[in-house]
Amino acid sequence: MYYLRTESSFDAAHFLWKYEGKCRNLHGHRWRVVAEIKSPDLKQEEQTRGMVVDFGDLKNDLRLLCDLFDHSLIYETGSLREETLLAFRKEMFHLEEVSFRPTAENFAAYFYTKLSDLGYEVHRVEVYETPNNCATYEGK
Ligand SMILES: Nc1nc2c(c(=O)[nH]1)N=C([C@H](O)[C@H](O)COP(=O)(O)OP(=O)(O)OP(=O)(O)O)CN2
Ligand SMILES: [Zn+2]
Repeated sequence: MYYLRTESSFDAAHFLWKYEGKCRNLHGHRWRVVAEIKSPDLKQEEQTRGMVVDFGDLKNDLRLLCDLFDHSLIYETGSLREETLLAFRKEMFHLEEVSFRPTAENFAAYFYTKLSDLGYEVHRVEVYETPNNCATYEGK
């Protein structure tokens, strides 16, 4: 089995809704997303011969997925009042609503699914919320 690994990152604000502790407050992270894909074979076509996929393609796809969240405020559906959202929108802030609690675990599963949807055979995705705290998702 061959494995390829690449990474990307984004800076964003979030908070954990209904969390008791400092993380209930709006705060920021530089989220680091490390993706690993796998394949038993290598490509035979001229351009990509000897590769699982071109690192350039994998890197660009992961970057585009991360760019969606870059310099945004990530919030879970239902976690902010309409008037708060309205005020943020009036300020033209970049808001990104997610249907899950924005934890490192959920983001690891999110990027795993997004890369799988693009056709990659994903082995695992790691998401670092801080240099020391990392969650991994490897699929079911
Ligand atoms: N299992 C998880 N636990 C926590 C998550 C998470 O995604 N998965 N997230 C948070 C918060 O987002 C928080 O920002 C992380 O805080 P903390 O662990 O305290 O990290 P810091 O390095 O910022 O804390 P220091 O006080 O500087 O050590 C909470 N838990
Ligand atoms: Zn946090």
